[in-house]
Amino acid sequence: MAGMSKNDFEIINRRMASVAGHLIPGQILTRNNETISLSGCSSGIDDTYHRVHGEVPSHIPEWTPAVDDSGKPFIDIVYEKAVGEGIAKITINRPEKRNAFRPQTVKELMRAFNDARDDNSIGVIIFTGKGTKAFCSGGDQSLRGKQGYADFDNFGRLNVLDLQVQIRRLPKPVIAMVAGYAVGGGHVLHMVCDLTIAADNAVFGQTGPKVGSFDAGYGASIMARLELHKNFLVFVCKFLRFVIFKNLIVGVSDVLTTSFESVGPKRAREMWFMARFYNASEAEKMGLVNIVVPLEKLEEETIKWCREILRNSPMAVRLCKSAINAIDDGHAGLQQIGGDATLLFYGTEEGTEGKNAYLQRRKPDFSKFPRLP
Ligand SMILES: CC(C)(COP(=O)(O)OP(=O)(O)OC[C@H]1O[C@@H](n2cnc3c(N)ncnc32)[C@H](O)[C@@H]1OP(=O)(O)O)[C@@H](O)C(=O)NCCC(=O)NCCSC(=O)CCC(=O)c1ccccc1C(=O)O
Repeated sequence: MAGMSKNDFEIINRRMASVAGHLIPGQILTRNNETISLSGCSSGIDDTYHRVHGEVPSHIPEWTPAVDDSGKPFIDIVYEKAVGEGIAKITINRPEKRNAFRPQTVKELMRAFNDARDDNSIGVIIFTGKGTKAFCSGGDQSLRGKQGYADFDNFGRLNVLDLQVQIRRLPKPVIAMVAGYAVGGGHVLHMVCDLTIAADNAVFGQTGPKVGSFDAGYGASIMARLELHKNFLVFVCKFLRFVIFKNLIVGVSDVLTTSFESVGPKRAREMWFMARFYNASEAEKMGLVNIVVPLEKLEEETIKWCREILRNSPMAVRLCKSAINAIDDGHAGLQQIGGDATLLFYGTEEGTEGKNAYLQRRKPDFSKFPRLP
């Protein structure tokens, strides 16, 4: 561009790479079979934030078994917390059944998620399946009766729906860590999690129509709306770089090869009507998962994501979760984000003045609080 020196170009290039780096911080990613290594966004980035915070630690956490206050043992799941870190891990432990869930499994999962929600020291929850063959293969078909799934009780139930709602509304991030099959009701479970980190051996799909079942709730609606908006921002950065540098070859190919990851209604219909399976890279292209990593790196990468989230403001992260869900969740979404607003307000002097005035049987003095524009 006229009037700009080579140095100016380098500065702009560095700044744009840095902006892109903040969109996908500190990572060299495999996305859609291409390695995205935005200069300046690798973990060696030398900006103030990285100088202050340093690298995200990658050591293996020390896991300790966790219990809830019912005192009952867990049979179908393993519930653990990382010592000294805000991470809980909940694992379906029926590998011989490809981690299919029965009512007992769902009840235990709900107890563990409830405990992790109530534990102030926990900031992120990993949800996974035992072994490398399956995250979860859905409802245990051998226990399916006319009213749903029945194990020790005589009556059937469809209680996984309650678990889905619990994960969706849980005010902390839940990360699905998927190795092997995530199919049927197991596929729905990974979709309702906030993030999905997939191993390269992961397989995704709905099987319902093959076995006379379907999930017309979250299983249909959330799938149709899944997309990774983040890629759009990377696209904008690449496009700007093209506009500024007039690098036609790189610019045009960048623009053409940047995909907008989205399942959308058409793909959702395909997944449900055909009940096909998709490998990890296909799932990534569709925006079903956040990242695909080699199987042997799955837990390491997931822990890194947890630690990166845990560096950030818990309240900000909480509000981001409820804000992102709000529009799709209707009244329930508004209730969640509205509740967060009340929670924050209770911590203010203004909120406290109202309560104190009531308890002290006096008029509240709200005059000292600004009526902000
Ligand atoms: C997952 C597979 C593709 C894995 O294949 P493979 O590696 O070859 O292993 P297999 O030899 O098939 O399986 C090993 C072993 O596990 C048993 N098993 C696997 N999955 C299940 C299952 N879902 N239920 C019961 N048992 C299972 C299998 O029988 C073998 O046992 P052996 O004793 O060794 O023979 C493959 O296993 C597979 O396709 N599995 C079935 C996937 C499936 O169709 N799942 C059910 C979909 S429907 C569903 O999940 C209901 C969802 C639901 O719960 C729901 C929905 C909507 C409203 C409410 C509800 C609700 O609350 O219930």
